[in-house]
Amino acid sequence: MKNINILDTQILSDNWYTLKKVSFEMTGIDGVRSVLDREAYDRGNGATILLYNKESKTVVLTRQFRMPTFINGNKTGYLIECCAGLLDQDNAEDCIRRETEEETGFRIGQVEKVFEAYMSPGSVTELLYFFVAAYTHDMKIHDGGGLQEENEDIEVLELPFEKALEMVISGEIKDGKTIMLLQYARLKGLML
Ligand SMILES: Nc1nc2c(ncn2[C@@H]2O[C@H](COP(=O)(O)OP(=O)(O)O[C@H]3O[C@H](CO)[C@@H](O)[C@H](O)[C@@H]3O)[C@@H](O)[C@H]2O)c(=O)[nH]1
Ligand SMILES: [Mg+2]
Repeated sequence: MKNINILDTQILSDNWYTLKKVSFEMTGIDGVRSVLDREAYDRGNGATILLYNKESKTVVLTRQFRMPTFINGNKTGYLIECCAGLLDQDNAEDCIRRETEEETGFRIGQVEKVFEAYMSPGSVTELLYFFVAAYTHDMKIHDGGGLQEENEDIEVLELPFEKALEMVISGEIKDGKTIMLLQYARLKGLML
């Protein structure tokens, strides 16, 4: 008998993304077999990137309105984040190049995948692919800001790396993926 046996998947909401209720049978750590229901919000997978410049010791981040944070304690609703986007049909590397160009205006060269992570595994299916890439000002081809047709309204920020790390401690940066990439950059000495 398989440990996990999916019995039924119900779509509770299929509006912008999909909320599913999955009924399944599983054997717990104690050896007892039971039937459980769990909800899972499926918005596909995503990719994110830290753009960094060793010479100027700066990083490129974005600032945008995030409604879910506004209804959960974030007074302005704006969040400072690494550039990121959903995968659509393309692979993670193509996705992050496209998103970087749309959101920040930088047409980057080589990107390096550094790790992947489930960001909210109790409720969201998404697997996020993490990248870093060097940037220089001659890679800037437009202002960035995101796609008009998707109502993206993104401000591009270039900050000293040390300042960004301080902003994690002060609470001005509160986005998980961004904190992970800034700490990765520090751990690996990307700016040295
Ligand atoms: N109309 C409408 N638009 C929506 C809705 N939910 C999201 N959108 C819009 O859909 C677009 C998706 O933009 P992307 O750049 O592809 O994705 P993202 O929201 O930046 O996602 C990235 O960050 C997330 C949060 O950290 C990550 O979860 C995700 O993996 C990815 O990295 C955004 O403009 C967003 O406002 C909705 O319910 N209705
Ligand atoms: Mg985005």
